[in-house]
Amino acid sequence: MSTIKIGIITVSDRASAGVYEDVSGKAIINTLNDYLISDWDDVYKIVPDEQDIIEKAIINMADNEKCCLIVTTGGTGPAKRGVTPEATEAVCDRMIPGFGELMRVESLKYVPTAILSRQTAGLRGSSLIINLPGKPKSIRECLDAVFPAVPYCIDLMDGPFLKCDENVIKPFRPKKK
Ligand SMILES: Nc1ncnc2c1ncn2[C@@H]1O[C@H](COP(=O)(O)OP(=O)(O)OP(=O)(O)O)[C@@H](O)[C@H]1O
Ligand SMILES: Nc1nc2c(c(=O)[nH]1)N[C@H]1C(S)=C(S)[C@@H](COP(=O)(O)O)O[C@H]1N2
Repeated sequence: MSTIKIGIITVSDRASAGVYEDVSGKAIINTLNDYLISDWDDVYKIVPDEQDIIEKAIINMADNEKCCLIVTTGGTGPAKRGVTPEATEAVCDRMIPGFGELMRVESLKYVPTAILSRQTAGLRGSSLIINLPGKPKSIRECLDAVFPAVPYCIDLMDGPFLKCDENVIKPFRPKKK
C-alpha cells in the first residue's frame, strides 16, 4: 500500500524569511498526528504571500506528491498581501464552501474577528485543499470543527482510508466504504 501523504503549506512573509519560527505549520502537523492512527508522511513547505508561489506549492503537492489532503495556514485575511484563498480557488477544479463557512462560525466562539478570514476549501484532482488562518491558536480551533468530515470527503474522491483516534476526533462516514 502506498503511504498517505498530507501537504502542509505555511503562507507567511515573515515565517518564510526566518523572522519568526513557523509555529502554525508545526501545529497542523501535531494536530494531524493527534487525530490520525493511519501512518502518514508530511510534505511541508513555507512560502511568502505571493499568489503564483502559493499556487505552485499547491499544484506540486497535489499533482506530483499526490497528497490526498493539503492544509494551508495564513494569508486568508484582509491584509493587502493575503491571497491564499485566491491561489486556492485558482488551482481548484471545484470549491467546497462549507469548510470556510463552518470554520468561521466555530471561530466566532473564540474571536469576533473570525469573519475576517476568507478561508475556503476545494478539490484539485484527488486532493482536498483546506485554508486555515495564520494564528497558531486558530489551527486546532478550525481543524476540530471541520476534520470530522475530511475522511469521508477523501473516501468519496477514492483516496486513502484515514483511520482516526476516535478518543480525539470522531470522523463521520455516512456509508461504509
Ligand atoms: N506561521 C506562523 N507561525 C507563528 N506565528 C504566526 C504564524 N503566522 C502568523 N503568526 C502570528 O499571528 C500574527 C498575525 O499573523 P498575520 O496575519 O499578520 O500573518 P503573518 O504571516 O505574520 O504576516 P506576514 O505574512 O506579513 O509576515 C503574527 O503577527 C504572528 O504573531
Ligand atoms: N479560529 C480562529 N479563527 C481566526 C482567528 C483566530 O484567532 N482563531 N483570527 C482571525 C483574524 S484576527 C484574522 S485577521 C483572520 C485572517 O488571518 P490570516 O490573515 O492570518 O489568515 O483569521 C481570523 N480567524
